[in-house]
Amino acid sequence: MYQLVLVRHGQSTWNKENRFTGWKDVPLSERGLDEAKKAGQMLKAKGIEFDTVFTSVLRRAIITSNNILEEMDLSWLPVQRNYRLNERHYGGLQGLDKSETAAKHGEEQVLIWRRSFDTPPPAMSVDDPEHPCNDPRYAGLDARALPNAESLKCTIDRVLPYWHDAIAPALKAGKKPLVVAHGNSLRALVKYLENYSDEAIMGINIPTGMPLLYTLDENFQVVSSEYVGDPEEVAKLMAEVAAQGKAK
Ligand SMILES: O=C(O)[C@@H](CO)OP(=O)(O)O
Repeated sequence: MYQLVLVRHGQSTWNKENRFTGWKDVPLSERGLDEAKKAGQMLKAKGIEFDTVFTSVLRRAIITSNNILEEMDLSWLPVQRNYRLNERHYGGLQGLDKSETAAKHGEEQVLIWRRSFDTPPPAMSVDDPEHPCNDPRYAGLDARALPNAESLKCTIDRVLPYWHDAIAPALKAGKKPLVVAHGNSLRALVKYLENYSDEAIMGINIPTGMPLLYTLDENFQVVSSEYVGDPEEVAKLMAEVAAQGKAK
């Protein structure tokens, strides 16, 4: 049996402001920092152990993992950061207010952009200073691999090679990994692990700062999955994420 823990970063400043975030490298809000610390405390209280860590290259995931590890006296663990765990790239929507976008384009359109399986949001221009090709952290990558916008399907295509090349081999080698990533990069992994249909994954919202504990069998089939945390709080945070696309 394998133990796998997935954590979405704590609330970011743009989550708080209800803005589409994607690859924009925003910090945690005060609440988000608190959520990260609580996640570490909950994992420690439950006796969960880690010996390796995977995060994205975005600070909201990095700072969340640092705080979880700090609370667990595990700051010394090796951490691998990879852009493949980044949030889904939100293209031309990045920075826009989700409720204002719903008021302008309709809640149904925003739901399609946020949760459909294969409809990408409008693309970001390569001339945009915010485009990843202008960001030094992606300088080592083939520019053609850098997205202008991603659907969940595109995100799965980006995330899964990292699962197969790094996370699954770590599990097979007997490691207990902590994976700290993002709402949609984790939905990509959860869809794969749980074998959710393209329709079923539309209804899945991952709460901030709530560890999701999987037990997998030797073929990586899910034996059990549970959020470590108060179920009422988990449900409240999931509903909060779902409601972000409503017009006010
Ligand atoms: O804005 C984003 O990048 C994501 C996660 O915060 O939002 P959503 O839940 O709307 O896909």
